[in-house]
Parts: sequence; C-alpha cells; structure tokens
Amino acid sequence: MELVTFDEAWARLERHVPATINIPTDVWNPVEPRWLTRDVSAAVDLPPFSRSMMDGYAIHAADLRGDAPLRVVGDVRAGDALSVSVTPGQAVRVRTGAPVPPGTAAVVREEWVAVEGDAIRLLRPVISGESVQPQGDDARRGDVIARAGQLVDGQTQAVLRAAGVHQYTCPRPLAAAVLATGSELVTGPHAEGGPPPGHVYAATDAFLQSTLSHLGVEIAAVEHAPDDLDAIVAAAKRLAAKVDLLILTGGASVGDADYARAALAALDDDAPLLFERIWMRPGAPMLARPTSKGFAFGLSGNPAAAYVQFHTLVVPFVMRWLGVRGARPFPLMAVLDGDVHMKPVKHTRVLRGRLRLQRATLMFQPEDKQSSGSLAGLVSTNAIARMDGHHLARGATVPVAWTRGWVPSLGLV
Ligand SMILES: Nc1nc2c(c(=O)[nH]1)N[C@H]1C(S)=C(S)[C@@H](COP(=O)(O)OP(=O)(O)OC[C@H]3O[C@@H](n4cnc5c(N)ncnc54)[C@H](O)[C@@H]3O)O[C@H]1N2
Ligand code: MOO
Repeated sequence: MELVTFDEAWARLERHVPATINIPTDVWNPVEPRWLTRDVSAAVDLPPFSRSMMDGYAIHAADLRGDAPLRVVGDVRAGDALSVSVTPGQAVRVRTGAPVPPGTAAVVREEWVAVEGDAIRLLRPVISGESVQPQGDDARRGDVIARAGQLVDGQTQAVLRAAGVHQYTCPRPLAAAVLATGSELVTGPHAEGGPPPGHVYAATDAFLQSTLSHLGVEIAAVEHAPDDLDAIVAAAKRLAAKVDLLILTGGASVGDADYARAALAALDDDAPLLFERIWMRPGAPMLARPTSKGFAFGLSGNPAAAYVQFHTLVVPFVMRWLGVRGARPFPLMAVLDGDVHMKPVKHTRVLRGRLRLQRATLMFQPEDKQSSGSLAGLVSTNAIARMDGHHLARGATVPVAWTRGWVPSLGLV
C-alpha cells in the first residue's frame, strides 16, 4: 500500500477543498464563526453624522478662546434631528452621541464651563475639533471595511452593523456526521463496574464534535456501527448522502475487520481515494476522498491517533473549505521546552503537548506519553508540534498548532 509523506497528504487535500456555495448572511442574526468570501464596503459613513463625544456645549470657531458669555440657544440630545445651528456668541447644549449643529467648531465639555443663567462662560480655551467626531471619521461610505477571508463573529458583525451593512457573503454552513465503528465500543452512559469484557467506552467523537462545532460546522449525526462490513457501508452511504463532511473512525488499518477503506470506496461516485496511509506517527492509517456532496475522512480508531490526524489535516482542510484562506497545518512556531528522543523512523512525528507564553515566547511542552494508545494526557493538551527526525533538544524551534483555545488560534492563521 502506498504511503504518502505528511506534506504530500496536505498538498493532495489542498487541491481537493470543495467549492463553497456562498450565501447572503444577515448581520442581525447571532453568528457562529464564519469567514467572508467577498470584501464588504461601508454602506453609510461611520459615524453617519458628526457627533459630540462629550456632554457639553457646541461653540463657534470665533469663540474657542474668548471669555465673553455665550448664549445657550438650543439643546440637542442623542437621537434628535438638528433644528439649530451655532453662530458666534452662541452655544448649543449637546449630549454625548448627539449630532453637532451646523457651525460647530468644537464641543466644550460641561465641566469646563461656568453656567450663568441662560449663558455659559469658558473656563479654559478649547481647540478646534475638540470632542467632536466628524462624520465618516472611522470609515467612509464605500470604504472596504472587511476583506474576504476575514473572520466574522460578533466583533466583526458589530462593525458591519454600525456601517449600515445588512448582509455579507460567506460559505453556506457545513453539516458533518461522525460514524464511529468498532464492535467493542460502548456508547451509552457508563455502566456500574465498567464496560463489559473486551469493550471500551467510545471517546473520539466527543472532541470531533466539539471542535467542529467551534468552527461553526453543524453536527447532523453521530452514529456507531459494529465491525460489520454491510452495516458500516450502509451507514456510510446514508450519511455521506446527507452531509457535507463525513468522518469515519476506526477500522482504518489493515486488519481483516478493518472496513473503513471498503466503506469509503463504496460511496456512490467514483472519486479517488487521495491517500490511505501517511508517513505520520501517530496517525498513519488515514483515508480521504471527495464525495458527491463534499468530502469523507477515515480516521484511526486509536483516539490519540485520530486526534493527531484531525488536528493536523482535517481541521485546516475544513477551515479552507469554510473560507479561511491562510489555514494550514502547524501555522505557528514555538520553542521546545524539553528534550525529545524517539525511535528513529521515517515518519513525521506529531507530539501532543501544551503551549504557553513565557514572557513573549511561545513555549511547547510535550506530554510525557506520546504513544497512540495514551489518551489521558488530552485533558491538558492544547497543542500539537511537528517533529521531523527523532531527536530534538530543548530550545529547538518547532512548528505548532493550537488544538484548543479557538479564539486566539482563529486570528493567527
Ligand atoms: N497489523 C497491523 N496492525 C495495525 C497496524 C498495522 O500497520 N498493521 N497499524 C496500527 C496503527 S498505527 C493504528 S493507529 C491502529 C489503527 O487501527 P484502526 O483504525 O483499524 O483502529 P481500530 O482497530 O478500530 O481501533 C484501534 C484502537 O482504538 C480503539 N477505539 C476505536 N474507536 C474508538 C473510539 N471511538 N473511542 C475509543 N476507542 C476507540 C479500539 O478499541 C482499539 O483499541 O491500528 C494498528 N494496527
Ligand atoms: O498510526 Mo498509529 O496511530 O501510530 O498507532
């Protein structure tokens, strides 16, 4: 069976990212993370009118440094339409957020004036433009305010709304299904006294689901199937016809009860398997192929191996699919905090561990246990690191990717 290098596996995936169907999205709906497929321009000036930044008095250019009393001729509140203007010798009371009247050179905050009946007197000179935000100061109508590839979350939506944008364009949300295979899997609530002999509790779909959900992918189904070729093929076909992304786990290796390859091959259309084994450890047995609705992966049964396959290749692939232009495996570099010695193998090793900031340096500390049978460390794992070769000394620089903490990592690709 052909083994491909890690970089070749990514190159093949990159060439097969499905085309997205772009849909208009309403800026007033709460949003899962989305990525823009087109630049967005401001529909109105931001702010839409010149406004006061303080509670105070709008005054004319002729009165910025005078100490003569200024007659207060009007009062404008936030939300009011303007009906007065400011002329020399006059002031208009304004509130924070109110439009400033025509003729305004500055707003003097109310702490800086003495009120004398229906007039005010400046307690200090004011500079031109003080406490006034001009119309279009932040962005002008027609300016590009968010570029294609930009993350849209509540923060971006706030800007789009403020700039009068009602809709933006991003890929249609993806739906995914997970099919966990293995007759040994116990999928219900924990039984008293542990699982039946020879059985294990299903684990992998928990992190697949949560990470995909964080990316805004809808989880349409999570199913389990025993090691039975017909059952797995039937479930895989049914799910692949329904969702954009199908992830099979287990049975990815070469045993006579390993059916992932047959199940993926049986999917309706005749798209090729892009690869079925990678020079990667853990995580060598991994399958990938386009489907008529999208894409399917077969991940290793070992949860730790599946975790590595998922975060190295599936997550950046899905992010590309969602429109994150820069998404790629191991987008960051970190300094290794510990020596790593491994058996010499031809594989690209992927280490699980913890990223943390030490002063201004990102440090990666590998977990003690790196075997594909070790799962317990994932409780504190928040990153993976790439290791080519079998020895790395403390202080070496390694390519890394976050596996948790989506808010920082989304901005970093
Ligand atoms: N003769 C060979 N045997 C194996 C090879 C090989 O090259 N030749 N490759 C090994 C490698 S490397 C890996 S990784 C595993 C992957 O095998 P499968 O994808 O076929 O996985 P399974 O056999 O189905 O399961 C492996 C292991 O993981 C447990 N498991 C499965 N699914 C789950 C789940 N959802 N939650 C928790 N645990 C799960 C399962 O009980 C097994 O213990 O193959 C090697 N074998
Ligand atoms: O590829 Mo396997 O995950 O090394 O055990």
